[in-house]
Amino acid sequence: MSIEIAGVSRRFGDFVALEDINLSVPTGQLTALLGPSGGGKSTLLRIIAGLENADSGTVEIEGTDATRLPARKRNVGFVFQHYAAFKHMTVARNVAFGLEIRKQSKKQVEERVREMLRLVHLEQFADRYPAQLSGGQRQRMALARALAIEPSVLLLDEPFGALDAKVRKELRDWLRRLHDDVHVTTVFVTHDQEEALEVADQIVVINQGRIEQIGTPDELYDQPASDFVLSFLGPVTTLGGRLVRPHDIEVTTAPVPDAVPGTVTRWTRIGYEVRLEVTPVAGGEPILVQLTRTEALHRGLGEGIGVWLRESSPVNGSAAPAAVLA
Ligand SMILES: Nc1ncnc2c1ncn2[C@@H]1O[C@H](COP(=O)(O)OP(=O)(O)OP(=O)(O)O)[C@@H](O)[C@H]1O
Repeated sequence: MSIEIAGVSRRFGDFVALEDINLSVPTGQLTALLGPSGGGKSTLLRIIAGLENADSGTVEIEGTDATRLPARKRNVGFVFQHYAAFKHMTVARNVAFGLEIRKQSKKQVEERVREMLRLVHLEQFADRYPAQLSGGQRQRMALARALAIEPSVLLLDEPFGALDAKVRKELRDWLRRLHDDVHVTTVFVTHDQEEALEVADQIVVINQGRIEQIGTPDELYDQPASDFVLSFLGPVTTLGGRLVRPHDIEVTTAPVPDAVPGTVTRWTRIGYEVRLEVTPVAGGEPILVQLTRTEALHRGLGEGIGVWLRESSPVNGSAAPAAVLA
């Protein structure tokens, strides 16, 4: 394990930001700290980096007790949401900064900078100034600078948080590919479940200063440990008193055993997807259902149509068995 966190707690006055956190971060993997705002993700990352102290507990990095080591002695690379570049220095000099203060030869520094800029696809921008880069390019420069010192761990705090959705998505794919190339143990903070599910090897769900669940994206999605994890990983709705995912609901237009009868009261199409609101015959909150447009048309669904809903069995996934299709 690259990072071992044991019994870490942190208070700010009376407020408990982290309580008894125990976590192992595997070497060479990409681990996401995922959770709602204020849950304690950044505080935990800052404690790993040495930018914040824990009130109790220990942090081990690469087998060394780092609990009392200052940040500069931990050999970690750090990238924040709003990266503070040196505005008066070129991109190349920004990347070189951490190497120069480590007293490497000029030639070594130049070679390493070139290698890093190649890695983040910014070779042609070496002589520009940060203000002449786009937001996404600036974050890539920040990553190059963090990686230049060959850190044992790379810590990223919402590194793409300030960028627009399209650039975020591009950088997310790019980060995954970069990680597959360099395999540096990486911990990144995000409140975006899609980002975590898409990029991470391991996800740690943090809420109100505690770990709710640790697992692979598949484990979390398929076996959420709590209603909180289930609802944090995507939309949910209540069917027959249980929380379920709207796309795990089977819709039929003829009665089936154990199904909840209702009427389609709203139909919204978003691209290939159709979202239905079904008001139960027995009353209560509308139930949300997601299905593909093809499925919805095939079943003749539309506003005002009577339907029966039940949770699709995990074996069948969201596909209803042919026998119950109307
Ligand atoms: N220096 C501080 N002094 C007082 N309270 C703090 C301090 N730093 C963090 N907190 C509080 O601790 C809690 C956890 O903050 P933290 O930044 O770790 O959350 P987060 O999960 O990273 O949230 P976000 O996604 O909004 O950044 C918050 O309620 C925050 O207000």
